[in-house]
Amino acid sequence: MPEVTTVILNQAGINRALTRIAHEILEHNKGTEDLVLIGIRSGGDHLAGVLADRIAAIEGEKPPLGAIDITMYRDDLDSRGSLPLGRTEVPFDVDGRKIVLVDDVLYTGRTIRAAMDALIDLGRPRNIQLAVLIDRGHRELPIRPDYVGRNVPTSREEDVAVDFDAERHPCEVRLIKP
Ligand SMILES: O=P(O)(O)OC[C@H]1O[C@H](OP(=O)(O)OP(=O)(O)O)[C@H](O)[C@@H]1O
Ligand SMILES: O=c1cc[nH]c(=O)[nH]1
Repeated sequence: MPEVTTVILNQAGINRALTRIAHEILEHNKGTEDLVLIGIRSGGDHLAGVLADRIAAIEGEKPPLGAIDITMYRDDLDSRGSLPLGRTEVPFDVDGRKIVLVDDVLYTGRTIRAAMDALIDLGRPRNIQLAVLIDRGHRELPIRPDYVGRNVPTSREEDVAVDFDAERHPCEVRLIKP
């Protein structure tokens, strides 16, 4: 049977969700003081950039932006063999900062666990919050997002793909049924 792909969020829907999340982040943190955004490669880093621009448009101040690669912190390195390494770029001190960790899809939560370990190795943030465009459920760790674009109930057999355009803006979210 060929797989079936359904568009579950188009560009307009993604934009509305990201604008709402930007407002929620500002409301929860009472502005941008000590706020930083860190995206998880790959996908979360592009989303963090869009969110930072959205926050700047609303508040007049752009929070510092970083990106982390979680490869060396994965719990399945032994079984995965060699994996391509991405770059971690956090060009500021994380001590005492309010970090919004950003990713495109939240599934088992294992990527977020790895990202938190990577962050803690950089310093002692005041807190770590989590923003995701899609929460597809099936958590295997006690991790929950603070900001969610869309909750998408899925089966484990399905896949969720977030597509980005040439400017690295998210343009479509697809549910793929096998
Ligand atoms: O909650 P989890 O079960 O860890 O799954 C979520 C992660 O899976 C996807 O990344 P993927 O591993 O496909 O890497 P990519 O972002 O580089 O494509 C997605 O972008 C999240 O980062
Ligand atoms: O550490 C990790 C990260 C993502 N997926 C896993 O299975 N483990």
